[in-house]
Order: sequence, then structure tokens, then C-alpha cells
Amino acid sequence: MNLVIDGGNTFIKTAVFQNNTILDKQIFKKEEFLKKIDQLQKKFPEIEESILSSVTSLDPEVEKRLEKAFSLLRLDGNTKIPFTNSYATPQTLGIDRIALVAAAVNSYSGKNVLVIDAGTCITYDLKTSEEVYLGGAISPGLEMRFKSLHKFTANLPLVTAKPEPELIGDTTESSILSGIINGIKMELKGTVESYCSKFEDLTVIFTGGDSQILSIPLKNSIFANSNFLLEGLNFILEFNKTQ
Ligand SMILES: Nc1ncnc2c1ncn2[C@@H]1O[C@H](COP(=O)(O)OP(=O)(O)O)[C@@H](O)[C@H]1O
Ligand SMILES: CC(C)(COP(=O)(O)O)[C@@H](O)C(=O)NCCC(=O)O
Ligand SMILES: [K+]
Repeated sequence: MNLVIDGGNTFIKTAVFQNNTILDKQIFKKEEFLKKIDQLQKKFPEIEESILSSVTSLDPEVEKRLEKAFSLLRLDGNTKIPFTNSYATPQTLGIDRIALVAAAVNSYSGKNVLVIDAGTCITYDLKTSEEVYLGGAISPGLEMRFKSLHKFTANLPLVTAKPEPELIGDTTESSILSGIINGIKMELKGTVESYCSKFEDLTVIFTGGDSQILSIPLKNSIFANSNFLLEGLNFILEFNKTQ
């Protein structure tokens, strides 16, 4: 039984896997981490291995607790991975993006895949049909855009996201909702189109905490998968057991 941990810039996500099936999934803030580890250890005493991917620094006590409770694989730039990483600066590559590409290898090997993860940032990652990771893009996430409009202007309010805003906003709030949510959707559609024109038979995976509210029409080659990064971490953990 495996415990996989995805430490993002906003939330920690964990999943317990048994034979590639998720038995439990949690999403929580960093401050709750220690309590959550104890709860998971009690609920799933059969957990033996764990993998940690964090894009931010964690409380050293957390890592100590994880190492004590389960054998811990820390995902970093040196971890063995099931694909060729041709990113020019592998040492600065977000390890969350490594996990997303591993998930693409696991579920769609032999295919060109674009993985879009809408969280604190929106990341775009391209894996070729030959299992080579080329890179992609990093764009400000949904909340970041609301916060930046508020923080970097004199009078704009901090608006809370609402689904499906009208194209033409006729109030300050609806103008901001349209500019941000419709703007991101147009970014998503335009980016998918650009990648589709460069890579034939492209599979697109849409994931991340904001993928629901930012959902775009899922054509036959676009799939939503809220557990994609967690699946990628489990695949890397299983892959390293065979190395
Ligand atoms: N349970 C939740 N509570 C609050 N916000 C959530 C929740 N699930 C998803 N979200 C949305 O997901 C976003 C964070 O997505 P996530 O992929 O976890 O980010 P990251 O991986 O960068 O930490 C938040 O900005 C929020 O809009
Ligand atoms: C871009 C990210 C902050 C995304 O993190 P997230 O939205 O999952 O919190 C993370 O992938 C990162 O820190 N990347 C480092 C720069 C790079 O990938 O080139
Ligand atoms: K992300």
C-alpha cells in the first residue's frame, strides 16, 4: 500500500493507493499536515511506501514524521523517471510537472500528450509519443489573477470566482469575472489549438483544483482527471521499486 503526497503552492493533496486504485484522497492546508499523517497512519496501517513531491518547503518535522512512519521517496531532479526529460533547466523544473508527465506516460504511452494543470499556476506540459518531455508553459492561476487585479490597482475589489460569467460584464464584478474566467478559457482553448496544430493525434488532460470551474468543452481527445498528478506519483513510486 502506497501513500502519495502532492505539495502544491496552495494545497497539500494525498492519496492512498492499493494496486493502482485510490482508497482515500485528501486535500488540506500545510498547517494540517502533521495531524493528517497521524490520521492516515491509523486508518491505513498497511501503508509501507510513500512518495513526496512538494513545490514549496515543508516543516522539517513533517518529513521526519513521514520517514519514521513509512519508507519515503522524495521526488526531486535526481529521482529515476520513466521518460526522457529534455527540459533545458531540469534543476529548476517544478517536480509537480515531472509527476504530471509520469502520469501521461502511465496512461497514454506512445501518444503525444498535453497536460494542463490549473492550480495556483496553470501549467502546460508536453510529452511526445516517444516518451520525451519537451516542456510547455507557466501561466498565472485563477486566484492569482483575482488577487493581482485587487493588489495592483487603486480601486478594484477582490472578486470571488463564479462559474460561467457573461462575456460582456456590466458591473465591476462581472467585468472582472469575464476578464479572468473567460480570459483563461480562451487561453486554454487557444493553447490547445496551437499544440494540436504542432502535434498530431494529441491527447489533452485537464487537471488541478480549478479545472472544474475552468472546464472547456471536452472534445473527443480532451479528458478531465482530478487525480492525474497523484496517479503520476504512484507510478513513479512503483517504477522506482523495480530499479
Ligand atoms: N477543497 C477546496 N477548497 C478550496 N479551494 C479548492 C478546493 N479544491 C480546489 N480548490 C481550488 O483549487 C485551487 C488550488 O488548486 P490546486 O491544484 O490544489 O493548487 P496547487 O497544486 O497549486 O496547490 C484553489 O485556488 C481553489 O480555487
Ligand atoms: C509552476 C509551479 C509553481 C506550479 O505549481 P502549482 O501551481 O502546482 O502550485 C511549479 O511547477 C514550479 O515551481 N515550477 C518551477 C519552474 C519550472 O517549472 O520551470
Ligand atoms: K498547477
